[in-house]
Amino acid sequence: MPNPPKTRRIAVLGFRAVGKSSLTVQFVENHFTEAYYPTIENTFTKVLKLRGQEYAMEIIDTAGQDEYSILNQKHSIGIHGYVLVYSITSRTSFEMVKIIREKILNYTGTDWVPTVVVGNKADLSVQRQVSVEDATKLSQEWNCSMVESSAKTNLNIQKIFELVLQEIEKGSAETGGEAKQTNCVIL
Ligand SMILES: Nc1nc2c(ncn2[C@@H]2O[C@H](COP(=O)(O)OP(=O)(O)OP(=O)(O)O)[C@@H](O)[C@H]2O)c(=O)[nH]1
Repeated sequence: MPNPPKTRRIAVLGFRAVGKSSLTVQFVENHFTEAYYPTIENTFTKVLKLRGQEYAMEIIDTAGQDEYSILNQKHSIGIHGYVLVYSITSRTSFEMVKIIREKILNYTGTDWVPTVVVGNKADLSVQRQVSVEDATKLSQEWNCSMVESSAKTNLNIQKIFELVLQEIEKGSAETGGEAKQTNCVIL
């Protein structure tokens, strides 16, 4: 008998216009659009099979964050894993990933959450402002995964979501069983 699907809630966070919606839509619906429509919030679902296990993924595509945005509690309570997106063409968006992670850790009162750092717009390498080395260093510091992607060319898009599921499993292995839910809020 196959295992029943595991439900996993994933939040996609990052600065404005880094491609959060584009990579989510490419993953779920397999298309890309050049047009830019700022997101308020959208939830997508997709079932992904990884190493014989089915995962029912609920993906929350959030509004672009800046340093003044307040982390919505919907983006930390009941979330199993985080996709933190920057654009390789924007140093500002890379710095924003650090601020967002800090907010998540403050909010959840933990020192680690399952995370994938994503350098999107890898097709625009002539405009690169963030090196692979800098992003790799950051992900090693955070003990999390990192990948460069392009929603436009569909480079590593499925990989992002496989990695976040693996990070969640890593977290649940540490806690010995079910995925660690980041629902412990210190007031
Ligand atoms: N060249 C290139 N353009 C991209 C890529 N991903 C997204 N874009 C473009 O970047 C712009 C912003 O993309 P969105 O997916 O709306 O970005 P977002 O992060 O969801 O934006 P907010 O909703 O404002 O936070 C759009 O014009 C996209 O077509 C990519 O991988 N390569």
